[in-house]
Amino acid sequence: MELFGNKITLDLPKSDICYHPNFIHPHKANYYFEKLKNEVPWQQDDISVFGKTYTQPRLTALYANNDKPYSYSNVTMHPHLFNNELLEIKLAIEDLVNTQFTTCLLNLYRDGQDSNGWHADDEKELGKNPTIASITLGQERFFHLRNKEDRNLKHKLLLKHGSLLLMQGETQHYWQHQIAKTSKPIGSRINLTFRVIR
Ligand SMILES: O=C(O)CCC(=O)C(=O)O
Ligand SMILES: [Fe+2]
Repeated sequence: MELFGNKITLDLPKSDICYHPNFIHPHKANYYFEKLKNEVPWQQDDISVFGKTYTQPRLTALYANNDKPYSYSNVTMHPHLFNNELLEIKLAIEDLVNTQFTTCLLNLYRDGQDSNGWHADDEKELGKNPTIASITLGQERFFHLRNKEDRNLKHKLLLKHGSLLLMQGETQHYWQHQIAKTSKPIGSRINLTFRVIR
């Protein structure tokens, strides 16, 4: 899939993060964006964090090749079976990384007021050093990283339409990430995070 690819490795301690800005051709990425935006049964769940309940500031959906549920922040999601588009993208990523993904968590950020707060993808179903493959379709947004021990150690990168971000190794032990809100008038973004759920 990566026709005009290049790869950027982030130089951050105790992490293994690389970015492929041109992973999916823009025309193909437009097609995936429209198809998924219109056909995925997007849901908006209530989550609880430190005993307080909030409505999630984005829409989500879970897809998988099995029926194992995935739980985080007191939400349990039950997967739909992978559709053709997600299977195609999954195979393209698997050409690049030596991982067979079981599951994809989809996020739809409708505008700049939708967001995803600081967290690490460290649920125990993901195993010890999870490989997380994250695709961006539509509106580009900044992806912020901060070190768990030294919060002044930060980095941000703009995730482009059709890009792939890979987080591997011990990244989730030492780093958190977020998609922050912005007051700019911006369009919608779909994020696909492929994972292995055991
Ligand atoms: O939207 C993104 O790029 C990040 C999504 C994310 O961190 C997650 O779903 O765990
Ligand atoms: Fe995450």
